Amino acid sequence: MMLFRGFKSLNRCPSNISNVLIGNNQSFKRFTIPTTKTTSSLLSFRNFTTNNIESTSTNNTNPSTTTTNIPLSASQTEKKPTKPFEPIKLDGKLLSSYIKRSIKSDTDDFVKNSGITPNLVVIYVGDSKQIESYIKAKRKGCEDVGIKFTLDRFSSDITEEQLIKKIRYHSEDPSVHGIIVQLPLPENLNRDTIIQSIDPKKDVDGLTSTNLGQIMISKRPLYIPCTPLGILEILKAYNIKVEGKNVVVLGRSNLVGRTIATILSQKDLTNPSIMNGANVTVIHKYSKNHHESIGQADLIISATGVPGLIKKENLKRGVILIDVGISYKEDSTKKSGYKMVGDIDPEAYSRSIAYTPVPGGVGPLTVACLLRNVLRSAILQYRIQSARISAAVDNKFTVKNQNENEINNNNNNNSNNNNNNVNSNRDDNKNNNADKIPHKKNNNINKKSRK
Ligand SMILES: Nc1nc2c(c(=O)[nH]1)N[C@@H](CN(C=O)c1ccc(C(=O)N[C@@H](CCC(=O)O)C(=O)O)cc1)CN2
Repeated sequence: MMLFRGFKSLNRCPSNISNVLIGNNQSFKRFTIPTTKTTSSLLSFRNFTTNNIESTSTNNTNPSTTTTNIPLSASQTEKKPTKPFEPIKLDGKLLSSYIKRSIKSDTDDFVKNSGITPNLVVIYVGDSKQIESYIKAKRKGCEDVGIKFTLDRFSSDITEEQLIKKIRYHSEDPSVHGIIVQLPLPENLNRDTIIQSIDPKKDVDGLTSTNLGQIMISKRPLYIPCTPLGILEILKAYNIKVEGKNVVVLGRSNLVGRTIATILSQKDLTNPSIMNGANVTVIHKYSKNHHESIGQADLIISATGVPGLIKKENLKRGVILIDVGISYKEDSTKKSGYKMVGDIDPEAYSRSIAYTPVPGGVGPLTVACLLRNVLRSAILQYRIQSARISAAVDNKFTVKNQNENEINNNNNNNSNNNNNNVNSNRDDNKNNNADKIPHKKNNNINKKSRK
């Protein structure tokens, strides 16, 4: 079962694309995130202090950076024009295109070697333009990387039982590798009951209790939910370390808030190069004194869907802003008549050292991470299938050896009764294998792995 050991997407998650982005020089030639001189130093979050911003800011009022006891020459005293500090845009769109490139290459290899095309089934209930735009983004992502996309759509009058039956059907279908229930669901349907009916092995949104439960106990689940995974990708790509930092998470959904808060406060679940161990505060609608926590935050992750919730005035200078909120505002200048906005007022960016925009921030990474999870699932299921075949073949050999021994014994004993039974077992095994071996390549794999 060595075949897919080398897959980046499966073995290192979040992807090693981000290693490439910040990694060795050769790799930079292939994937270059537009880093300015400021970027490389600023992104060392560990060393960053408020002074970094103030010393480069035109509004510098910090006396420690302007006074000196040493007499200066005229040229030295001449005020150098200082550029206003520009926060860094954490470019999720660009990063997702790198990640998708890597997924495409891995998917191509997988299809070539296995003859299987990964297949994602999206369960969609209802009729909402906004939700359809998410689905469109996922369909496009699948097309870009060579993953099959299947939409199973239902009207809002479907019952929970009917939906669960459908999901169970897809869970049992070997040609389906990933199943997601597009959220939000209509209010009459219980989201958790429905999601629980997905086979955890195909739960590429990582929302079943099996997968989320692993995160709770600091274990790596089969699938990490896509938006938290996307956030980890950003942190990793831009070398943002959170150990010991004050992280404020707004929102406590399984989809984003609770999950990212759990991950960042724990010891690393995904890759030793991301340092977790943050001091995480989760804020929700019943929280009190949240202004205080927000004002002390080094990193804010906002996932509330309340447009413009985070304002400039509340923020510490040098904060990093990750915006997961999606809302729509009317905008007559847009062809669609509306524009997408996040939880963070764009005016707040000027207080930050780095921020994710909306659109073009976390959203595209949610899709890229979903694609990676689907490929991961296809590879996992292929491995399970191959292991079963391998075990069946091994079993057949064992039976054959037993059989031969028994024939010898029986010949010695002049008895044929047991021999007939064993022969019938052998025939059963042969038929099983004929059903399960999907193509010639698998036979080769199995022979190799037996050696
Ligand atoms: N079952 C799930 N439902 C939902 C999830 C999820 O991860 N699983 N997340 C969100 C919505 N979502 C995916 O479903 C999603 C959000 C945003 C984007 C995206 O690409 N946004 C782009 C803009 C796209 C556009 O212009 O319309 C961006 O932010 O730049 C994709 C998917 C809730 N539901």
